[in-house]
Amino acid sequence: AQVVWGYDSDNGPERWHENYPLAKGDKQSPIEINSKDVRHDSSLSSWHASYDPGAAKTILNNGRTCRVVFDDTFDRSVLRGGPLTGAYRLRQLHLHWGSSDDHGSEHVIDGVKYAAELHMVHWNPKHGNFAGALKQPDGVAVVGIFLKVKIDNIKTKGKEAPFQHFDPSILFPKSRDYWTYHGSFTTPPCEECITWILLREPIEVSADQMAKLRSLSKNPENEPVNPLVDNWRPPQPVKGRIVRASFK
Ligand SMILES: N=Nc1ccc(S(N)(=O)=O)cc1
Ligand SMILES: [Zn+2]
Repeated sequence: AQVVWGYDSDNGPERWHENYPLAKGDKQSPIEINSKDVRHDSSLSSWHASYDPGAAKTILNNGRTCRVVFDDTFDRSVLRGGPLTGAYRLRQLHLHWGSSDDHGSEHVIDGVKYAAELHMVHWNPKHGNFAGALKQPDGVAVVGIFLKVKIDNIKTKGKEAPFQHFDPSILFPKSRDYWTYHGSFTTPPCEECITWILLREPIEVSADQMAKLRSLSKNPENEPVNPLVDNWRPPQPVKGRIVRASFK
């Protein structure tokens, strides 16, 4: 029987290519980014997100990540500008994280691994639907946001925000500075259809918030808890690709 892909030794990133040949492609993600190798491109404009909080639908644990799904049946929550041509529709956001705060992100910046990496996945409606967009080099745009753990985890009095009115742009850091390069899904089938927009400034989360992520289980509720941690793919070969920076 085909072993479903995952992040364990028997079904992890080193073996994905056995069932998903694209995983050994020339434009795979994530990658290591070294500031000395990136090229500032002054022609890169700023990106803009206009998200409708009413588009947020559900949050789910699919055993591999925690995902929030949005209504993408029309141009309701869109990302435009930056390296993109046209408006890309927000479809879902999810995260990758580690078993401890010193690792968990997929992209690695100047040798730094962050505790987690949040991906906001958008697709280009000129390709009809998401499945069609996966087959196009300009089909998908993912905004990657790094998460670092606030050292002093002094808990501030948190307000309970109603979930259904969730505007994901609250997750954006102050700075719009970003790196961009062409790559792939970081999970099988690893299609090479993604324009990556990686925000330079990480956002801060508390130790409690990280603990909540690490408390998710890979297993359904009637099975023993199997902590959902370390759901990240290691960096892949850059193979001569240029990473551009929107900032000097
Ligand atoms: N719909 N499937 C996927 C969407 C985004 C990613 S990622 N991790 O590259 O943003 C992977 C799979
Ligand atoms: Zn992801």
